[in-house]
Order: sequence, then structure tokens, then C-alpha cells
Amino acid sequence: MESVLLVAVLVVLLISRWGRVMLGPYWWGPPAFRKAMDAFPGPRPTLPLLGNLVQLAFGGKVLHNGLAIIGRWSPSAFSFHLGPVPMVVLTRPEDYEAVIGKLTQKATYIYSTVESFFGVGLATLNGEAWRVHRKHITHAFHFRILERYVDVFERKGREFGDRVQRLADGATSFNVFPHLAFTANDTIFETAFGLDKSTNSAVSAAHRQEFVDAMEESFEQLQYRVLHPWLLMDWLYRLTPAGRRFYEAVDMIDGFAQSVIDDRRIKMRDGAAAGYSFLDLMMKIQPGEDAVVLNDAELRGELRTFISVQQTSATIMSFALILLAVHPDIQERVVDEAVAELGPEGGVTYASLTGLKYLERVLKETLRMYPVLPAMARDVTEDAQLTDGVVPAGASIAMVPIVTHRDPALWEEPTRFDPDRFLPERCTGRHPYSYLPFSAGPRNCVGQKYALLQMKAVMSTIVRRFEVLPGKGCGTMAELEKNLDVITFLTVSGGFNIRMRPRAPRIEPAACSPPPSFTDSVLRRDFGAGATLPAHASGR
Ligand code: HEM
Repeated sequence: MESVLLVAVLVVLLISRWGRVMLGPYWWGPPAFRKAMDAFPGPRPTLPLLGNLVQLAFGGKVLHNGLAIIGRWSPSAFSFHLGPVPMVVLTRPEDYEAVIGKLTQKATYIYSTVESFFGVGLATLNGEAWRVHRKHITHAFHFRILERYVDVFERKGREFGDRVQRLADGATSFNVFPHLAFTANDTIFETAFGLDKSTNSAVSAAHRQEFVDAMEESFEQLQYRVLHPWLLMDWLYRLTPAGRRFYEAVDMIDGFAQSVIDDRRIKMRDGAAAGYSFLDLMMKIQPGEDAVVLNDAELRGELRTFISVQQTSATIMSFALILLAVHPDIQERVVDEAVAELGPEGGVTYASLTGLKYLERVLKETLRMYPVLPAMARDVTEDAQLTDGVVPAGASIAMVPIVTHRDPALWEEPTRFDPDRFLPERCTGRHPYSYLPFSAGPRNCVGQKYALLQMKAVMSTIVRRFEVLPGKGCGTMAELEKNLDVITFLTVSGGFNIRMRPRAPRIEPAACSPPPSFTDSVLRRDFGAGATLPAHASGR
């Protein structure tokens, strides 16, 4: 079926003017463009439309194929034809520095698929519209706003614990990602949509799970379309069963976003006070002010974007739990710190989370080894000078943090999980663009502070309650690396598998004041009636 479609599409492309655009400027643009692209080393494109996709997409995992290609041509910048898109791939911090502040336009070819799912929002907008949205939305991530979300983050972390409790028998190996994706999704419902605890529970868990599942499949589809460029023609894609499912998921999420906006508007008219959800802030509902800055389509786009990006923090927490399972000594340090700073349970506040310096380093190191977006792309709108040459306007560039983050010239023993490499004294002298998990420059991640706070609150809640042990296919670093893959985001084929068991209780060091919430009932809850504090747990 697909090969017939491909032939049909090629014929249409060859006879239409629009087809020339689709086939890309390398084949149809001025000779100077082709000359400029060919000045870079790299594999030459074999066929119009497909470019070098065959080498990337077939005969192995996309990630491993991609890394092999990069290993062959880097560290110099090299050309690669991602379907019709002539691209220059960069891996060196100096090159990132040269372009990242100047190139703010997302690569149309890739991000058009992202937009079909995220909607028209900050992550996909360009030009003046992006600048306006970015300005408004940045306010919604002010620390005074984030401070108000910390309770939600902690509550969701506890609910995660309640949900996985039945699996935490020390023996059952399970994929922790769907549980964390549910948690992250649930959190954004409350912080972005303003659905409070009671309203939120009115949306059934099954329906919320549908969101998470639909999203996972949709991310698979985003990548699939980029690697099968004829499916970028929407009319064609909608004819396929996957395309129909994809748009059903989009409609579900879009419809939900609109119903929340409508509901909020009715409540506003009825005089409800403005809350601190992203939606309220984006609708700019202030006492005495009812100006709506973004229209409904724009609001829906932003809400859909916020829902979609929750996969990122769920992914990083999943990687972090595996890394802690595989490094029990590091896990012990994380727990010691959490108990000392927050107490044996609860104690999560904006201020107390800032004390979790070691956990922060663990998360930073997780993001170094496993940057959830392993590559990013931008359109080159005017000729861009690199250390090795000039990328012509009309091409795109790709930045590949996963390669930069593991470059032995920049990172000592890059494949070793070593959170202390983020100690301030060890960061001195490091190139600022050698670490880009949240990108950098004007289009960096607007949600990074939110994500770090959320991950610290959830992780510190989980590790104090459960001991995390290695699971199937993720038992060692070698196994984890072997199973690494990319489905839009970095992932582990076979699942982010861990085991868990309730953690033996501890109390914080003698120097800290006794935790108000550490009661016999906690002991009894976790270890059964009649449990008492072990004698050795008197002060670690
Ligand atoms: C560990 C978690 C996260 C990571 C690693 C991450 C990473 C990134 C990266 C690398 C980009 C640049 C993407 C590109 O250039 O294509 C980005 C952009 C963005 N992120 Fe995040 N992100 C995370 C969590 C979040 C969260 C929780 C939110 C919102 C609540 C968020 C909202 C956004 C938005 C709106 C953009 C687009 C910004 C713009 O183009 O102006 N992210 N993120």
C-alpha cells in the first residue's frame, strides 16, 4: 500500500510546481546553493524527496543509525539531507554559539508535524507571533507563580506512590514511564488548566489515561512522518489508518482544551476570582481587567503544547529512577539528603526544594546523558557562518545535544554517571554551549524551572518512600545504552523498567529538628501494625 502511495506521490511531485518545493532547494534551487551545501563533508543525497533518509531510518534503530552517521562525519559540521531538507549537522559548542542566538525559526519541515499535534503555540510559532506569545507566557513561569505549584507537584508525587504501591513488592519489574506520564499529565491539568482537585477528579482516570496513550502514539507518528516525507502531505496522511487515529487524538485534546476555556470564561462572567493556572494567566484575568490577550485558537495551542511537553519531565524522571536503581550508592545519597532537608516524608516547599543540591546534580547529569530531545533543528533564514564554512540561507541546521553531551573532548569519562561533575568547582571553564538539555538562547525551554521543581518534588517524594531496584532490560548501564532509542523523544525500547519496594524508615541527622510528620502511623502504614523505629535509625 505504502509503495503504491509513494510512486503516486512522486509522480504528483514531479509534475507540480508545489512538488519542486517539496523536493527541496538542493535539487531545484540556484546552483550556488548546491555548491554551498556540497562544500560541507557528508553523505551526498541519493534521491530527491528521500535524500539520506534511507541511511537514517532503515536497517536498525533510528538513534543508533543517526549516531553512526554522526560518528563517521563529526566533529566537523557536515551536510545531511533529511528527506527534501538540506541540513548541516552541528555537534560542537563553538558552532552552536555561532548560530543559536541568531536562528530562531523552527525548521518548518520537522515542526509542521509537531504543530499538527501541539497546535499553534509557543513551541512551533515563528517571527513576531512567537515573540508576543513568549513575552506573555514567560510571566506565567515567574518564581512567585511556580511557588504556588509546589503543593500540586508534591501531591501528585504522593498519588504516584499510591498508584504503584501494589507493584512495589521488590520482585515485579514494571515500566515506570506510563505511571510518571500520568503523573505529569495530571499535574499539568491542575497547573495549566486550573482544574482544581475536585474538578480534576471529575475527569475520569480512564479518560485521562486515554490522553496519555493517545499522546504516546502521536509522538510515534510525528517521527514516522518525518522519516516518510510523503506522509507530510496532510490529505494523504489522513487517508491512512494511523493518520485517522492521529487526528482523533488531536481532536480529543483540542476539544478538551476548548471545553476548559469555555468553562473558565463562564466562571469569569459569574465573577469567579482569577486563579494562578497558566490558562488564567494567559487569559490575563486580573481583578478589574477582562482583556483577553490570546484568542481561543491560540489559547488551545498553548494548552495543547503544555500537555504535550509533559512527556519530557516524565521521561527524565524515568531515566533518573533507572540510573538510581543501577547506582545504589548515589540513590542512598539522594535519600540521605532528602530526609535531612525535608524530613522522612512530606516537607516539600519551594524553599526546602532549593536545599536538594545533590538531587539537582543527579537530574542535571541525567539530562546530560539522556537529553530528552536528542536533536533540535532550525531554518537558516540568512547565510550562517560556522567555524568550518557557511550554511546557505534556505538550508536547515541540526544541533545534537546527545552527541555534544558525550564528547570526550568536553566531558571526562562521558559514559560514566557522575552527578558531581555538576559541582560548581567542576563546572568552571566548561564551554557554556557544551550542555544544552533545555536548548539555549531566545528559544530555550520556557518551562525549565517548572520542570526542575516538579522533578525535584516528585523524585524526593518517591525515593523516600520506595527503594528503587533495577528492572528487566535496564539492569546495567550497558543494557540501558543498548536499549536506548528515539521516538520523537529519547526512550528505552522495552520500557523504563524498574522494581520497587517500600523503603525502611530513617530519620534525619541529629542536627536537624525532628520531623513533625514522622509518626507511628507512618511506620504502621508502610510496615504493618506493631512496627517500631529500629534502634540504628537514630541519626544518620
Ligand atoms: C525535563 C523537562 C524538559 C526538557 C528537557 C525540555 C527541553 C526543551 C527543549 C530542548 C526545548 C527547545 C526545543 C526546540 O528547540 O525545538 C524546549 C522548548 C520548550 N519547552 Fe521545554 N523541556 C522540558 C519541560 C518543559 C515543561 C514542563 C514545559 C511547560 C510547562 C516546557 C515548555 C516548553 C515550551 C513552551 C518550549 C518552546 C519555547 C519557545 O520556542 O519559545 N518544557 N524544551
